[in-house]
Amino acid sequence: MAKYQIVMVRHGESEWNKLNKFCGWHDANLSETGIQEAHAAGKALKDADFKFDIAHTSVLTRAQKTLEAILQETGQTDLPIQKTWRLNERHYGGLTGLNKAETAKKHGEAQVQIWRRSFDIPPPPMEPDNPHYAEILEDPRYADGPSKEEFPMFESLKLTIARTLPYWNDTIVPQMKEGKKILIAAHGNSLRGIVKHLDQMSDEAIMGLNLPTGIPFVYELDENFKPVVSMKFLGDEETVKKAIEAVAAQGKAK
Ligand SMILES: O=C(O)[C@@H](COP(=O)(O)O)OP(=O)(O)O
Repeated sequence: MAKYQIVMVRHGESEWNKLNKFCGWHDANLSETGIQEAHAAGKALKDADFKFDIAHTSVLTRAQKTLEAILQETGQTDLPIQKTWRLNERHYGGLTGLNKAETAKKHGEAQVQIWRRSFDIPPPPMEPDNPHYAEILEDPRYADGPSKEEFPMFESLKLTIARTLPYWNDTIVPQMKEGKKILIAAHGNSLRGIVKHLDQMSDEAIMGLNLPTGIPFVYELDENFKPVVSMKFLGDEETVKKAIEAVAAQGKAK
């Protein structure tokens, strides 16, 4: 029997999703389409009568703006919001700012698939000559963490999970135990990490999972936090399928 319910959503399309660039910790804004997706996500949640007690998001604008639009639609703009770098997108290292299709042309689609979806093979590190190096490292939003030692220069999914899961276990799970209804607005890969954990997916199985932008999904969990209902999208099957396929295709050479 389900005891807990939690809703998660990947932010709406960002300007860099639109340009098909590896984004990671670069702070891209939402595109026009992304803003619309975020409002549509909010409407879908309102139509399904979802109300929340607290929301969690990353420190990146695209996730926060998505959350704002959703809460406008559900009429909960005063909801308490906790922001943490632990829900940030994975750090895409030296790939940050590169076009995914051009990178596939240069290094091959198989290599890009490894960089995008392998569990533990990280992208190359971000070097100081990367145009986004200082912008990310010196961003005042990271003044309270991660520490200098923790600050990533690249992340595989495995490394992303290593910093996201403590937040899930130490902050989100205790709130669920208190009976709080929770919404998480985050990113393709920080959420893939949580999904892998919840569904106990193998390192191979998670490689096949792509999350669409701006479509909320629901988990229902039993008293041991094992899924009774897994990743139920609030959207019609065909739309969700197409959106997932579009994300998977971003790494194809054009
Ligand atoms: O960093 C990025 O480019 C995308 C994910 O890219 P892929 O792993 O799907 O290539 O992150 P998001 O748009 O969810 O913040």
